[in-house]
Amino acid sequence: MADDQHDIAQRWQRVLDVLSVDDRITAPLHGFLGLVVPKGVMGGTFYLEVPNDFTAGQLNQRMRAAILAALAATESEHGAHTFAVVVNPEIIESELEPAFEPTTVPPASAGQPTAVPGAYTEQTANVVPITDQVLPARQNDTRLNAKYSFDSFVIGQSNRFAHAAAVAVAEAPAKAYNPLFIYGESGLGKTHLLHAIGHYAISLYPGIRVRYVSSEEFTNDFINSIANNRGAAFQARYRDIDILLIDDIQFLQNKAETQEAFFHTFNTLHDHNKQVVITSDLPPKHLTGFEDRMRSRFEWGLITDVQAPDLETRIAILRKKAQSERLQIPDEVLEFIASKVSSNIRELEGTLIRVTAFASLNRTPVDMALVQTVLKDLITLDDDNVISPVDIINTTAAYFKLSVEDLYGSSRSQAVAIARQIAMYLCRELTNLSLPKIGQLFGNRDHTTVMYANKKISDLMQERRSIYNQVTELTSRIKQGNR
Ligand SMILES: Nc1ncnc2c1ncn2[C@@H]1O[C@H](COP(=O)(O)OP(=O)(O)OP(=O)(O)O)[C@@H](O)[C@H]1O
Repeated sequence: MADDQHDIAQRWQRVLDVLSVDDRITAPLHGFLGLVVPKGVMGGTFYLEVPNDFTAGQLNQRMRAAILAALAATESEHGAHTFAVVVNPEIIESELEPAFEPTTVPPASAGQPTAVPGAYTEQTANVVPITDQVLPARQNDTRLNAKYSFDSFVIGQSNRFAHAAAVAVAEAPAKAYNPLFIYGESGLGKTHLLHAIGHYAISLYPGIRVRYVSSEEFTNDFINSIANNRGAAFQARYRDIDILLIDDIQFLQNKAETQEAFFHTFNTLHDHNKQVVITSDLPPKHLTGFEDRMRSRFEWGLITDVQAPDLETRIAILRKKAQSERLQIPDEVLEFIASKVSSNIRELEGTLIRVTAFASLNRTPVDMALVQTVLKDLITLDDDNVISPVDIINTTAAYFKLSVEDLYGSSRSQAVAIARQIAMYLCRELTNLSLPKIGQLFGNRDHTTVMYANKKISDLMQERRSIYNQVTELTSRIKQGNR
């Protein structure tokens, strides 16, 4: 099966190579091709998975002739002569990363920073040759989000040390600090740093095995492995790696058996000189519900925190975000937003999305008058006024005249699905809950479903006035109810 997947990836790559020199495929169309995950060939049909209907439409309509021609050119008479597109909104982003090249592992010294000459020599020797068997699993298993890189991370007083430690760990895994423990309140960039370590390490040491996991996923994975008698596969997944990035460790509080599994994983990795990076909302010594031996291990390496960013850093974060989304926003507007939303970067980004959505719906430039109108509706709460997901779900259900069960349930009717996605979006923006936790709340859905809902609603807010209005109206009702 693994061989098949590798073979399929290579066959699809040959099709892409032909398409890359086809004049009919313009730059935006190449963008859509980048969203395709090739799944397999059956009965002469190449099955392709894409994340949404729009991309499916682009493939089926605008690119059909070119793709068929490319298939004819690359797949001989026994291969695929046609293709079928399947929409799967839950494609995870790491699946969409460029195909991993099995032959690109360079000599240990090539392309490495001089600060860490040959740091990965023996380890890379251990992981190569990269066999076909491990390749597809590896490619999907890093679970890294392309958005969260060091390039997109703004350094300020509040996170300078954590950033420097993260870079050092990526440059010299298991040599600088092991474990690296990063703590801080919600929405201050811990997850971003974890992913950035993964990306940077992979760019420095092609072939290095990185795995990002939230503690909730680790727990679920552990429980499933027991239920399905697949303990060996679980161990392999978490121990045959070079860097383990584990997010929100506080979630393991009071889960004795999962902690035990993590304890062994940690020891194995540490003993074999593999890097572990951990994030948490509290420093090790304040983490209750953990055994002392666990807490003391967290203190073996380096402990660093991330704090709430100061005004300058908040402005810089907004500026970077605006640049990466190619938005033209005057400095005074960025400064105004940064002065109004101070504690949480996720909420800061959410506010920018709303401002640009409002401008794009009204086809007006973003200026001070506009930003004041938009922010008027966004009452900011004191730190003591914490919004609970129950408030969000109840208010959303009432607003759409649905029952709470509808939002938790599995109905796929358009109206219920959108209401559910809006509720997920608001849970993400207005609470401290992680993606897996929100997924759990909504009838045990996967965290990728929440990620998808989040992206879909932020996109729809720019395109459909009704959605923008609903999200704005709901936010103010939820916040009013909390005052
Ligand atoms: N310094 C920064 N520069 C640019 N973007 C940032 C920075 N810090 C945080 N962000 C952005 O803010 C959002 C929230 O950050 P992130 O998810 O990493 O927070 P977190 O500390 O892991 O929160 P939680 O504990 O809730 O998981 C992300 O979109 C992230 O990209």
